Amino acid sequence: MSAKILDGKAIATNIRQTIKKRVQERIAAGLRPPGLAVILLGSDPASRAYVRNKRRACEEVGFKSLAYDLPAETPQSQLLTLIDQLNADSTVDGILVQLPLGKHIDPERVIEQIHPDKDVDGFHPYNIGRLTLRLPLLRPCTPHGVITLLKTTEQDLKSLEAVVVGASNIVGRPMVLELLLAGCTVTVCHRWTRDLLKHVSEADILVAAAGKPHLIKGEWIKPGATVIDVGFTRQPDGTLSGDVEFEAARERAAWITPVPGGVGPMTIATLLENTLYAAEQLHN
Ligand SMILES: Nc1nc2c(c(=O)[nH]1)N[C@@H](CN(C=O)c1ccc(C(=O)N[C@@H](CCC(=O)O)C(=O)O)cc1)CN2
Repeated sequence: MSAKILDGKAIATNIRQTIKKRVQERIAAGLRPPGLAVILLGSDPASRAYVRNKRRACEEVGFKSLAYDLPAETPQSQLLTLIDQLNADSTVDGILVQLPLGKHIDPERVIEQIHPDKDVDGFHPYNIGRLTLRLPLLRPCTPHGVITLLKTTEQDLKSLEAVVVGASNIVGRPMVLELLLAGCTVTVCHRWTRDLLKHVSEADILVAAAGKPHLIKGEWIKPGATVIDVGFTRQPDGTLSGDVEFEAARERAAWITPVPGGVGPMTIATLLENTLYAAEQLHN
């Protein structure tokens, strides 16, 4: 068997086109465009590239894009003041602080300063709490983007065994909540998990989000599984590696995401969806 490819790039392009049309309709109706403020501290090349892509995506769909590029050593107090100003700005629907931040900044404190209605990353404890209680509003972009990808396979997700590898606040933990909401039986594996192979080999849906290149061996994959690779480690030769041995896994899986071109583009498409949702449902 050779798995079908879950083409995140193509699916994300369709989502972006739909959002662009919706923005045009808003403008024609005399409404303002959704506004997204993206804050970047420092000059880490990967963060700069992600932020550049987010701003480009915003402009392409017709959102108002507000860019704040601050020095790496910006004090936390100054960052919190900027967030307060953006919280009070009625043309701003979404506020995003690119992670990771420098060691002198407490990311949890920064995230909590963002008004939950403008937390388009979906990381605020209020939004995570709502997702936990089956009352989602703004949902973390990568995990929700994965659910959008899974829905395109037209499988009934209910009762499937889902295994999430990695328990980060950005991906693993909210991914567990999303899969639970979708009706899966969910197992989460992390650095203290004793028998990773055992859990992975039982997964109907595997979400690999450990950030460890090729941690998941192709022969571990259950035949017919859906394999979602959230890993993207830049190798010294400039190529990107996922957490899964792609070629070997592809021989066993029914569906698989490539790296790049799988989950990554869905993260940005979902950010746009969240910003439009905030403008239409939370700030009208
Ligand atoms: N505030 C946030 N910070 C971070 C998040 C986040 O969701 N919110 N997630 C990651 C990085 N990230 C978005 O910020 C992100 C990572 C990767 C991609 C992506 O499109 N990847 C491409 C490959 C791109 C490349 O060549 O490097 C792909 O997989 O096809 C988008 C967004 C950490 N920080």
